[in-house]
Amino acid sequence: MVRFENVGLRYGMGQEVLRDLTFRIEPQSFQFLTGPSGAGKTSLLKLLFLSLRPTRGLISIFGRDTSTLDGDGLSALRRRIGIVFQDFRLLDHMTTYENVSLPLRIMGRDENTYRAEVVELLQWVGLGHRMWALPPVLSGGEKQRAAIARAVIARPHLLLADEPTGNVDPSLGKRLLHLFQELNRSGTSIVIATHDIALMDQFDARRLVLHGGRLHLYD
Ligand SMILES: Nc1ncnc2c1ncn2[C@@H]1O[C@H](COP(=O)(O)OP(=O)(O)OP(=O)(O)O)[C@@H](O)[C@H]1O
Repeated sequence: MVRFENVGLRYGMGQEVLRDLTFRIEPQSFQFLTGPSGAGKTSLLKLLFLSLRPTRGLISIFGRDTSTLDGDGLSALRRRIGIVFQDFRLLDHMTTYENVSLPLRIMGRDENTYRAEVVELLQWVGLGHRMWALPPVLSGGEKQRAAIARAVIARPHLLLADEPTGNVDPSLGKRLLHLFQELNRSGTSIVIATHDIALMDQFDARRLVLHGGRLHLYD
């Protein structure tokens, strides 16, 4: 589903921050991506989301060599990927409900077909009472839950999450992990970048560990 072959990434003229990455992400798999601060976790997620191009090597996603794709091709692949950014990236002029509905609207679905689904998910992540609030008045943890709900609402083929439990208490972190596991059981491949050892210890999943620009795999 995702294949990296000898991928390298450098920013500008600097040293390579990612070196010789060769690995696969299988359909319906679950993996944690971890490593010290600055090891390149966010950079790797950006390569997976196709918002950064590698400096060298091959990246194939959903069977397509990404180096050959034009803008429309990249957008089409991206629509099959859900992402939770570390800084959330909610749209400030839209309510929580509208932010979470956005992927379904972009897919052209009629609101009557998804309203109940969005409300149910918002209630499940504990945002039922914040549905009509705008992001600027949400707390960090509320924004994070809204960003997670938006990333999972369209049941993407691949879900990428950058520190998705960084702003929530441990019991909510556990619930969110269950949400990711449920999504995984229904067919989504999951990559969660995290420093949170307690979170990783709750679930025996594959670990991708970045260190010194290189990736070590623990299956
Ligand atoms: N836009 C950029 N321009 C130049 N260097 C960058 C850029 N983004 C990241 N870097 C550098 O690339 C390296 C990897 O950064 P990255 O944010 O991917 O690490 P990380 O593992 O996600 O860190 P953290 O856990 O602290 O979020 C760091 O040395 C960082 O300074």
